[in-house]
Amino acid sequence: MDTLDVDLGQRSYPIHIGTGLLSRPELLTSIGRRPMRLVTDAHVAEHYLTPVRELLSLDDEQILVLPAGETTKSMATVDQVMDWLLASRLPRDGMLVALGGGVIGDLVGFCAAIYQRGVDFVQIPTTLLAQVDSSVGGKTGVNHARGKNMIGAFHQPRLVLADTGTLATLPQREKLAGIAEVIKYGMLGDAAFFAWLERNMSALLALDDEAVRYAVYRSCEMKAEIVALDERESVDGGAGPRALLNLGHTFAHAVETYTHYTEWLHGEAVAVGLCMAADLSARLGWLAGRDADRCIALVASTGLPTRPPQGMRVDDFRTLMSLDKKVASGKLRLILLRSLGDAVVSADFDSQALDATLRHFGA
Ligand SMILES: NC(=O)c1ccc[n+]([C@@H]2O[C@H](COP(=O)([O-])OP(=O)(O)OC[C@H]3O[C@@H](n4cnc5c(N)ncnc54)[C@H](O)[C@@H]3O)[C@@H](O)[C@H]2O)c1
Ligand SMILES: O=C(O)C(=O)C[C@@H](O)[C@H](O)[C@H](O)COP(=O)(O)O
Ligand SMILES: [Zn+2]
Repeated sequence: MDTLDVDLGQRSYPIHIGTGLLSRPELLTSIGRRPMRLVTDAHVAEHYLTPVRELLSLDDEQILVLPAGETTKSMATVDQVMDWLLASRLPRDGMLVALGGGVIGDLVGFCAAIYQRGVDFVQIPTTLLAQVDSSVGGKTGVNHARGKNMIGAFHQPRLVLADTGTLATLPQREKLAGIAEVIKYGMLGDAAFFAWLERNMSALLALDDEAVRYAVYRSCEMKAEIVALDERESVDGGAGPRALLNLGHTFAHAVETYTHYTEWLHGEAVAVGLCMAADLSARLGWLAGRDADRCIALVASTGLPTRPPQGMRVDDFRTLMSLDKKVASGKLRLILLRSLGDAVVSADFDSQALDATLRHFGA
């Protein structure tokens, strides 16, 4: 097992990564014995509720199983969870546990942030995407019909337990969705990791133990470092280190909102967003054309999409991108690449180049 720390002073917490962690109760001793409630989804419950119920010594009344899928990440579900927590009288010194992918992690984290003005929570991520990204860093929240992740709060977990053995049951499409965020880390901050991904993608796709462990570890290491520098994406007025984790996401969120959070997985939309960000960076003359090609080729080599949904028009992108949370003083800010492994937040790009990218990818 590997352990990384997210260094946030009093709010610091460990990320445990390895196989067989769901049967190691000693990893949870730091959170103490206290009233607990666990929230998961129906797919995850089928595979992992039994071991986790045993791990945490939970009764049925302490467990809520929600429908799986992105539409569960909504204010309607928050209301349902609040009602359940109040009815079951979880006290303020209690603890919520999120068992599942990013949908459950973001939703439960947000519920923990607002229930009685904040209770502790633990992340037990079971998708690749959640293990490399969403379970770490404390961005929690839900979607709104008008925009992705538009309602939320920063609320750090007390502990992350990433059992990479759970990935064995992950459907192929979900595995690929997680790989998109892994590619993001290489593109934004580590050219050597990007090259490692080029060499080891088939091992990663085959869920080779060593490859998965390294990909999860390196992704969490990069995210933990960035979060420690800029916990609330507030450094430099939102143009600091944490914004870099949004590489490709302005395009991705437009795709997800356009498709009403039903057809496209977050990771699939991120894959397209990464390709669009690479294309734009090359059009601006910042990223070498051959490196933009490498980014798009790596995404394509996995089977992830490299183009937006059919019928999504340039104007759909423009309208939805203008709602992005990184817009400041009415100006769109994008994460772009100066070179492979070197991302920058910029509002200072030629808008004609963005138009050309949108025309190249849009309908
Ligand atoms: N907070 C953050 O920093 C952050 C970062 C990245 C993404 N996100 C959010 O994460 C969400 C996407 O998360 P996701 O990709 O994990 O999707 P998800 O939570 O919907 O999980 C994907 C699917 O896999 C199933 N599943 C989960 N674990 C499984 C397992 N081990 N075996 C079999 N099936 C399993 C789930 O039931 C679901 O059907 C999006 O809402 C995105 O916005 C948040
Ligand atoms: O942790 C972050 O910071 C990220 O931006 C990680 C992203 O992968 C993730 O999709 C996040 O939820 C996006 O946040 P948002 O602030 O753009 O809604
Ligand atoms: Zn993301």
